[in-house]
Amino acid sequence: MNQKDAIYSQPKTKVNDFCFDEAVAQVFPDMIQRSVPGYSTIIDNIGLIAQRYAQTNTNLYDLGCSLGAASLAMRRSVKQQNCQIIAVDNSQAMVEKCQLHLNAFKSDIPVNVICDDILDTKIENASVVVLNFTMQFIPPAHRASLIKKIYDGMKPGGVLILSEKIRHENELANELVIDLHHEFKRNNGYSELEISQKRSAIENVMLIDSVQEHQTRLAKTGFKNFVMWFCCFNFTSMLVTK
Ligand SMILES: Nc1ncnc2c1ncn2[C@@H]1O[C@H](C[S@+](CC[C@H]([NH3+])C(=O)[O-])CC(=O)[O-])[C@@H](O)[C@H]1O
Ligand SMILES: O=C(O)C(=O)Cc1ccccc1
Repeated sequence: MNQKDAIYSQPKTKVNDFCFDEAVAQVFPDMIQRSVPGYSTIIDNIGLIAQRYAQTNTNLYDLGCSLGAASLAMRRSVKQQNCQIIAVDNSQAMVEKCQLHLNAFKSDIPVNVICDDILDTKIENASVVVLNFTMQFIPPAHRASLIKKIYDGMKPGGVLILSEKIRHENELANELVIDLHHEFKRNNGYSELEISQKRSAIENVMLIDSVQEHQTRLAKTGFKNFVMWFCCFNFTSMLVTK
């Protein structure tokens, strides 16, 4: 059963850096649903986009898969023959639960769940690559080489779906979207204490870029046809093709 996220509900003398440990993995579906505006819409539409771009005899990657929501959506939607989904996460707790989730449903499309750092994962023969709120946890110095490695491992005509929390370059607009996001969390039952302790926990480990920074990095790598296909407050999902 889905457990309620109460990780930051009690005052902490010291708020440690956020990490994807067993406690987070246990409450993750509730945490992400109540924290990310449009999460379910994004997951459903990752299925729809994958259905359009998947090519027969290729790999579909879900990088930073957590409990495998994007893999499940792709597995439900993709109709092309002989595709394989490769789901990667470096949190042992997430990978174990992801495997259980996937085992609970039947499908013709195999999903290979791997516990690995996506910076070390080989990307090859890919028609669809998903980074659904994962790049924001990758140290900024490694982001360009990760995007290049993905590009090099993709088939022409393939798609990269990149969902990220973003920073607005206009300071007032940035303050507004952060404020609206906090209101969204309050409306979903998080207290002021939970909101502020979580904010402290993520500030050193989740370093976010602006849309312009993402777009420039993707274009420099060679990706084409940048589309921001979803945006709500400071949460967005973009796609590019090779
Ligand atoms: N270097 C890394 N290598 C592998 N995994 C990593 C790395 N860094 C972080 N992760 C993993 O990336 C995931 C980010 S959550 C993704 C949600 C999911 N995509 C979803 O569609 O539900 C987003 C969020 O919680 O905001 C976590 O499971 C980390 O362990
Ligand atoms: O909760 C937040 O404030 C976020 O920015 C989203 C989030 C969701 C799950 C893990 C880390 C951050």
